[in-house]
Amino acid sequence: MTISIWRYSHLALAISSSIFILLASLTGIILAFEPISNRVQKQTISNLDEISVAEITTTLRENYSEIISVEIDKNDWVTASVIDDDGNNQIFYIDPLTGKNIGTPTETHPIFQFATSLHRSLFLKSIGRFFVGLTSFLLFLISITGIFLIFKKQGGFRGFFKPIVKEKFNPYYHTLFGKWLLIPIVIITISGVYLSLEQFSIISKTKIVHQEDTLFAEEPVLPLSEFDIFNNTKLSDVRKIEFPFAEFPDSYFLLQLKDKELLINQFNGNIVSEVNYPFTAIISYYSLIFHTGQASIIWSIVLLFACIGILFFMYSGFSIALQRRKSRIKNRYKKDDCEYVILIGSENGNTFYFANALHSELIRLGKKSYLAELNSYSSYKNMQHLVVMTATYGAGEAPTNAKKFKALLQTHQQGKPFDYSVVGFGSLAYPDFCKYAYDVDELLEAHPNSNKIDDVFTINNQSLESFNQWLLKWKEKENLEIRLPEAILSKKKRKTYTFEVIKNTKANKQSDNTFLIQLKVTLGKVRFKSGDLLSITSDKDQRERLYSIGKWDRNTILISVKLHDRGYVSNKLNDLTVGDKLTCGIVKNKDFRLPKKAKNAVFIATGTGIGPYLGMMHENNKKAVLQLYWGGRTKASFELYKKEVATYINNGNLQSLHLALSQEQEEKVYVQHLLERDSEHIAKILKNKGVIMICGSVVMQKDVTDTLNEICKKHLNKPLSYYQNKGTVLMDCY
Ligand SMILES: Cc1cc2nc3c(=O)[nH]c(=O)nc-3n(C[C@H](O)[C@H](O)[C@H](O)COP(=O)(O)O)c2cc1C
Repeated sequence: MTISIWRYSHLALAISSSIFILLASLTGIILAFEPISNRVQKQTISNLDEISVAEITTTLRENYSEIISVEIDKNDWVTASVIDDDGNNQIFYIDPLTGKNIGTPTETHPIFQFATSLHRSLFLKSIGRFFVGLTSFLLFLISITGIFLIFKKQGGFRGFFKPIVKEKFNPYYHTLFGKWLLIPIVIITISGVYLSLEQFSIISKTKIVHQEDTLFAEEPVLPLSEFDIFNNTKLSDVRKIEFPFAEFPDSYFLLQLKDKELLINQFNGNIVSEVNYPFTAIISYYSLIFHTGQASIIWSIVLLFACIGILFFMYSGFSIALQRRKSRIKNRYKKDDCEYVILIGSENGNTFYFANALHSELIRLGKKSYLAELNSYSSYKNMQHLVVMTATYGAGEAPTNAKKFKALLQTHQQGKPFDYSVVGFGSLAYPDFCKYAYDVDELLEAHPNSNKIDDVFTINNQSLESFNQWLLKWKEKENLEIRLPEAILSKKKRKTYTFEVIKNTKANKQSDNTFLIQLKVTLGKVRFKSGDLLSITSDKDQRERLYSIGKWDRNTILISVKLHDRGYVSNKLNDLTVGDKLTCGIVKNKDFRLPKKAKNAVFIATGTGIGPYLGMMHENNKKAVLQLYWGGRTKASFELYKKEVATYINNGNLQSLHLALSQEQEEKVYVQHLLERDSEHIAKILKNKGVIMICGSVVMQKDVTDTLNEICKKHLNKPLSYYQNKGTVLMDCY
């Protein structure tokens, strides 16, 4: 699989530095607690912004006979070093307002000492320090390559600020947390590198040299409280005050501030010398503060999250890479010997899974099949059937391993005519659903030797069910006894329960060949909610069919089924009578449940998509405001649900019903037209944290999401994906 330079560098850097990053993050997590715990056990009882140097020096002079220095550390704790009456040097924390001794500095807790040594040098002295500095630099590079990957994924620089569409757990949170933690991680790494360079004297620690005045003024003698510089300087700006060691005119106060250092005449408070710290000293100071989280409890918490985040990035990053590795291609036959050629366009490897399934199934049937990426398109001497399976990325663009396909198609000729079909893998959350698959289809259509055997078949969110539907269509056209490979089927074995039929309305009583079945679990306990799926596996082809559940009560399920002429399972269900038994599984579908807190919800469905909503309306005891938009062909199509829905309207479980009956008037009306009509109302619901749920056919889903996207952009200035990510637009389409 082609790996872009950014991805390759991102992964290579991560692998090469993983152990060190792991150690640095683990110890970083421990060390983040040091400033937090320091801040919690407060040693400063006064606000340093409100106390001047004049006040503290005067107070100390009143309380102690000899003072050496006062230091304010990064936790804002004030320590005084004094000589007591017995001539002993004492160091203790003071309350800067009263000068009173409020505690003795204690040793750092051993766990922090241990973590600090491991974090700084891995207990390996200089060598360790070198590796730690290098790791910090590598982590910085990983973050930078990560930024480019996000740009690439989100379709450019501006995309960085756009919401990320929810995909699988690892890629989604890797990107999301990457965005959030990018700045803290860059700060940690740059400051870490700086501190290391300083350690190795690559950046020198600058010494401050004062140009002292040679004329020492001893007059007039002013009290400390009248020194201008002392009065104008607050303790919050001070790092250290050194008191003069003797009452000589060439002995000064040394005042170290955050940005400069001053020598102050001890008699009159005149500034004898003032030196701004060089830039490197300021950077050094802030590097330490930013790297260690001292000085701010909020920043220490951010650092803590950044370290935990790094651990998560390691886990999720490596699992994404492993997932991609699974997409390696193994071919048994040479490309020119194969009659079947499967070409793949994939960014994250999921499409490989499906392509491999088809490839192995063809091989099992004794066919010569060749698997390749679109970017390795070439001439295939014996190709008779071409299948292109491709995802779409960016704004409807080709995935990385398919970018060269267009050019290659012009370069490599196929000697013999060939049939082709294109399967598009995409997500309806994107406005350009499967666009690249359509582009490939167009390119192939223009090919002189090609023969298109079917329209592009699109698969939303890697739906196995849809893939199977395509497989069934394709195998008929190709006249092959193909079936879903064992590898896919065995993955799906699930726990089953026995249900008893307690009601079946039968399809022949309804114009659209749809029917409702109520099933009650007979043995054991099974938990389910409206919106979950009932799984029925056909004893004929071992394929699983899924039906959206409407929950009737703790043990009873309602499903709405469309009878397909040649549908084995739907016919079997239609034939069931009250008392018959059926074995089914339950598939939790947490992404399609009415949130408990929802006060407002709009249900959108066509045909049997109403199934889960019947349960949700039935259970609406808290009387949330529910509105149903349903699409069908005629009035008769709604007959099956009419009585039930009327009950909900009467008892207040449903507030309004909007029917789009396409064939009841000259001009076709579909659900999306009703949504367009009520666009302001729909936007208001979304704005007020209401929920929109869509259930039914994929075709309807596409039209409805297009319309909702327009509504969101027009009335809320946000794309629909924003609400999908917030979990207020939920879909379950098939
Ligand atoms: C950043 C990003 C952009 C995407 N853009 C589109 C798109 O424009 N149109 C679309 O139909 N699907 C889009 N998708 C969905 C993917 O095409 C879909 O998830 C596909 O199954 C992924 O296959 P792969 O893992 O083989 O790359 C996008 C997914 C991501 C993560």
